[in-house]
Amino acid sequence: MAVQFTRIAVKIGSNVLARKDGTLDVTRMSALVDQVAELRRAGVEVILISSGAVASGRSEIKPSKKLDSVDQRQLFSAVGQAKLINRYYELFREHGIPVGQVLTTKESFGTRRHYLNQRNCMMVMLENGVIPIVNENDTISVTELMFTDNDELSGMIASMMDMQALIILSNIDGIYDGSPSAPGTQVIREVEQGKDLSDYIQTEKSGFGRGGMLTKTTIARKVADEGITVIIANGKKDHILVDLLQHPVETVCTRFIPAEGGVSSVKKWIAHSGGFAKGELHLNEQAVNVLKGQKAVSLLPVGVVRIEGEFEKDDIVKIIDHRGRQIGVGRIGLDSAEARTLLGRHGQKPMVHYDYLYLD
Ligand SMILES: Nc1ncnc2c1ncn2[C@@H]1O[C@H](COP(=O)(O)OP(=O)(O)O)[C@@H](O)[C@H]1O
Ligand SMILES: N[C@@H](CCC(=O)OP(=O)(O)O)C(=O)O
Repeated sequence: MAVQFTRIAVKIGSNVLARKDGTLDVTRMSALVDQVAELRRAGVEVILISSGAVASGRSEIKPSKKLDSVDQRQLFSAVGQAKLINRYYELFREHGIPVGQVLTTKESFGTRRHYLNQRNCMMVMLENGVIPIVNENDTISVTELMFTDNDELSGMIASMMDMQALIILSNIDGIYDGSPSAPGTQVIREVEQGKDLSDYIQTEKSGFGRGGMLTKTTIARKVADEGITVIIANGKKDHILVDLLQHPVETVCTRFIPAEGGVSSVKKWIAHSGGFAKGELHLNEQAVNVLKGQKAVSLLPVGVVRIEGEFEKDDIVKIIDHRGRQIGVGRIGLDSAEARTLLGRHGQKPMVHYDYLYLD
């Protein structure tokens, strides 16, 4: 079988795996596993990011008293994740393919050391023919430190593992150019770089999902800007995964065109680290214009007018423009005390070196 990619991350959304009544759709799961196995036989390396823990636990447990949303998530996911991974294990075993569970939290992407540790774990799994099945560790993730949803997690994994493509499977054929249920609306087949889709996205979410189409779009854009093709497609359609790779033109989906050239691995990490920023660098207009220009430049103290927060050398900081909007993130080359002494000064070493600067 001739396929378009040989290294892919596949995100399977809650809605793909849950039936209308919230129970786990094992038939759908089995069909997806068969396709992943087929791709593996064709030489494609696959990482799965699978939701469905909460959905599958919900149908197993009837709590004796009313639980708040955190308790519910912790209880259902603890039970549901065990059930989910057990199903995957059994289904892949029929194909002779070993799988491994990777449960992670947003904090585990916070430092470069943790990030590389996770990366190494999945590298060694792939090298040994094991398919990583990743999910958020919902039992210990608390609200403020959670991924927006598994779309965000899948973007971070695809980026961290240098995948060629991220396929986000949901319960819809792609992004529609209006409300998906309105007559005459169509799936947007290709999204070029820089195209704004916010007018098309409705805030409604499907039954069991967490983030909705807006997070999918934001993540897809960011990941495509790193040189990775992102595809949003309908995981409930038979043979969808194989079709996407074998018949990319004919198969209905939304495809985000990747930036050419890609970016370095450190930059990819920085790009997804905004949530861990310890401080802010506020720039003057001239510095903003220089950074946004065609040439790759480092951020010098002369363009920084104000510093917020306390940080150490090598921490992540937000880059804020002269209008107060965040325009990127970077890894700072000095601590906040030293940085404050250099504010606005000419002829100093960069605060953020170009290699560690990521602009939105
Ligand atoms: N323009 C749009 N095109 C497609 N889907 C949209 C659009 N706007 C909102 N949606 C909604 O986004 C839902 C998919 O997101 P989500 O509920 O998070 O799914 P998942 O659980 O697969 O991540 C769709 O079922 C649809 O209701
Ligand atoms: N970690 C959760 C997934 C929650 C979630 O964000 O799901 P999705 O809407 O599919 O992105 C679970 O397994 O239930």
